[in-house]
Amino acid sequence: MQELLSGQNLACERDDRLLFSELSFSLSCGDVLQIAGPNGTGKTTLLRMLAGLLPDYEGEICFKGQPVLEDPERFRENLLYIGHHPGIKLNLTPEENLRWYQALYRPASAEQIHYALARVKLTGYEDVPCYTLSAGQHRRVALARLFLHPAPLWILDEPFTAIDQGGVKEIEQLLADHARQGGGVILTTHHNLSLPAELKVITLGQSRQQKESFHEKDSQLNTEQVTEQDPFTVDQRGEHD
Ligand SMILES: Nc1ncnc2c1ncn2[C@@H]1O[C@H](COP(=O)(O)OP(=O)(O)OP(=O)(O)O)[C@@H](O)[C@H]1O
Repeated sequence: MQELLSGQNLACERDDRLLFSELSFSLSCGDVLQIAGPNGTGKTTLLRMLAGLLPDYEGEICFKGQPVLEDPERFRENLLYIGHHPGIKLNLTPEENLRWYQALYRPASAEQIHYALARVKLTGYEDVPCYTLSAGQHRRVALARLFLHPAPLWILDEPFTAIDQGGVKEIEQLLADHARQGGGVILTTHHNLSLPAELKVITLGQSRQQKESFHEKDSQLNTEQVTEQDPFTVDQRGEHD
């Protein structure tokens, strides 16, 4: 399978605290990669780094073999990033939010937007202000972009937050379908993923011993091609074992 995204010897410090270092991985078409680990270990930071939103890091990130810094425009065209917060404007309706998002990337027709909102179960809510919607519905507005942006690479930070059980199952299926069709997904979640596709995992903030026992417990996980050389545990003071 063709390689979509790779990271080589990635390292990141925040406020003089080392979050991770010597982190390397390879994501191929068809892969789903979960970034796991306890709160504060750098999962969101890593995703933002991979999405090109955090320029201050060490190492190299390549998209289809080309360093993303050489052609950031090409990389952005191939990426759909949905962050930790829904990132919607509360005074706008779901339809207006999506029209605004799409105008930045790939303008969508009203029909396409209504289809996307229907897929996330927001039919009937297209034209109400988002401040009248629930937290889970806010997240659904953000996730509707998955049906509008045909990017091969999806980077999703906590996509299941506030989503009900049925919705979680549907999104899991959507991720698996995207991978089966040749896309790639990198996500963080504290949710216990149940995917028909194989899952790769990078665990941040765990000692080697902890990390190995985690993977033994989840023996279905395929960690091939994922290496966090010299893994360590970060504590609140930023020291490591
Ligand atoms: N803008 C920032 N400036 C300084 N430090 C930051 C900044 N953003 C995050 N950090 C620090 O980096 C560390 C990692 O944060 P990050 O949000 O990546 O963790 P996380 O693993 O995603 O956590 P969680 O599971 O709670 O979402 C935290 O200690 C946080 O305080």
